[in-house]
Amino acid sequence: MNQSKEQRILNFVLQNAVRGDPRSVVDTIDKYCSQKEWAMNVGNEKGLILDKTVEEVNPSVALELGSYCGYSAVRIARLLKAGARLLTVEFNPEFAAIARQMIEFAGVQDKVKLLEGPSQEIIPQLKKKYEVDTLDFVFLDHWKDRYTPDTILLQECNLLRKGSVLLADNVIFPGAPDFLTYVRESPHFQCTNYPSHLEYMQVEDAMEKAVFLG
Ligand SMILES: C[C@H](C[C@H]1O[C@@H](n2cnc3c(N)ncnc32)[C@H](O)[C@@H]1O)NC(=O)c1cc(-c2ccc(F)cc2)cc(O)c1O
Ligand SMILES: [Mg+2]
Repeated sequence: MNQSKEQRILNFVLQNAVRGDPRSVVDTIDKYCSQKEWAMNVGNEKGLILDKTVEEVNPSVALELGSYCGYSAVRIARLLKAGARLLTVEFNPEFAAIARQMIEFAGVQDKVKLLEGPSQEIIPQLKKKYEVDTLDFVFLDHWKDRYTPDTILLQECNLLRKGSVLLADNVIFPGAPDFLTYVRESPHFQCTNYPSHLEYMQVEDAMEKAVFLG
């Protein structure tokens, strides 16, 4: 049974990156996906926007929706202060298994907890089962038509506090038009758009930051 693309990406990292070095894992995935096989990691151009936002927020508790191979989980975790943690949600079992190995190889497993399942089921469990009070930072990178319902669900579950920062990938391509309308028209969010490009391509894309105002 031939390997999946995601398994090939992981194998390339295991053979070419430096164990315990998150930066080398991120750079090695980018090398593979720009030279050999395209994959839907956030990539380095949008990754720099992600880095700046994480550094600005300096979250104690962060949530990622859509782990895929673990690229952005490793990218976020490497910037977290001591004691801070990232919860990352992935519902595809094969991708979750790849992401766990990627996180482990990068040496950030003490900061990252991968929760396997659909975001709409996991989000309501965060307070009781995962001991979350409120979220300081949320990276939305899962199905683009889940961004809006999950943003509403986060509010309904009282997981956002004044100043919580949402950062959404792909708001131009593949696009999340309903999410843009929702956060930009809501009096509860202050939005900023960051034009960029689709990972590893010259296609226009953007990230949207939405700060919860309470
Ligand atoms: C959705 C995926 C990312 C992952 O999200 C998990 N997922 C989903 N829904 C849920 C849930 N409800 N709960 C938990 N996990 C969940 C999934 O299994 C994938 O692993 N991301 C994308 O589809 C994506 C696609 C493109 C893209 C760009 C150009 C093209 F021509 C084609 C595709 C670019 C990107 O930058 C993406 O991010
Ligand atoms: Mg994305």
